Amino acid sequence: MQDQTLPGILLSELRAQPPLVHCITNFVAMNIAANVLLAAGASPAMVHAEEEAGEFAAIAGALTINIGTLSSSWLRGMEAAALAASQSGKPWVLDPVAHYATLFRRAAVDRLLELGPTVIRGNASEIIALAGGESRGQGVDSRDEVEQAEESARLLARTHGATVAVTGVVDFVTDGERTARIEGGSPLMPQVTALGCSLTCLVGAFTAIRPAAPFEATVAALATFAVAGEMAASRADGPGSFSPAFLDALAALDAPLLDRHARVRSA
Ligand SMILES: Nc1ncnc2c1ncn2[C@@H]1O[C@H](COP(=O)(O)OP(=O)(O)O)[C@@H](O)[C@H]1O
Ligand SMILES: Cc1ncsc1CCOP(=O)(O)O
Ligand SMILES: [Mg+2]
Repeated sequence: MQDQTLPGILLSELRAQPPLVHCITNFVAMNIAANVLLAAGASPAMVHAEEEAGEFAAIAGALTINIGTLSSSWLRGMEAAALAASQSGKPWVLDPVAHYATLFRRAAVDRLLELGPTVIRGNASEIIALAGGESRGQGVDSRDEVEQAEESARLLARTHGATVAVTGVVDFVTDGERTARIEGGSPLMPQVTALGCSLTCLVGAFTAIRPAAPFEATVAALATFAVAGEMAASRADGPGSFSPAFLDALAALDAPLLDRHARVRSA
């Protein structure tokens, strides 16, 4: 029998003790991200009002913040939640959706970065721009390759003391020193909206399981997504049928399946 690997161990622990994950995500992602977390075995709560986001962050196992459909009031809720998470020692994950597109988004992300995210997860164009590089991103979609974002990811990780995940054909994760590449998934994934946002929420769920090991937790979340994506693609005819097949594959995934199919290369 094959030895259990960390992704499998973390998935088992998540299923045994479902973490409460506080997600401040966008209008597009709310439904699919909540379903992704439920299928994986976590307990999602989409709570963004500025009146309660700080209070809620303090009781959740982890927080995720995504600026996809931002407003001033939501930003105040995000800042209160990030502050509460930091003060209560909870991990939090930042998804800087299309932050390069407008001044408002750029300023919002600058403020959120000052609050010390535990993990930053974005596509290649977002990570390149976040490190000050020239990105070719178009709205929420990446037009750059993961390989082009690797140095930016390392720089960001070192500057902010965070784990940084760049997703795409082959995902890349770094904490500034260690790196990992995760293969798998499907070209159908970027054709379904808000799957990246959902992955950010799943990273939150895994960091709640291992708050002291965000690099390992992030790799486990990405490996889980990659294996479920590959399984779903083998059954789907296109993006429409991929979506439900992905939720089914995620729910059917267990530690032995994950250990057998995950393709993680560490360096
Ligand atoms: N061409 C691809 N082949 C395989 N997996 C992909 C591909 N493009 C994206 N993914 C996967 O889709 C998920 C979302 O990533 P991505 O599309 O980069 O995020 P975003 O939706 O934020 O732009 C990740 O799990 C990533 O590995
Ligand atoms: C289409 C869209 N518009 C604003 S947020 C959003 C969803 C983006 O989702 P993802 O980053 O996962 O592709
Ligand atoms: Mg995205």
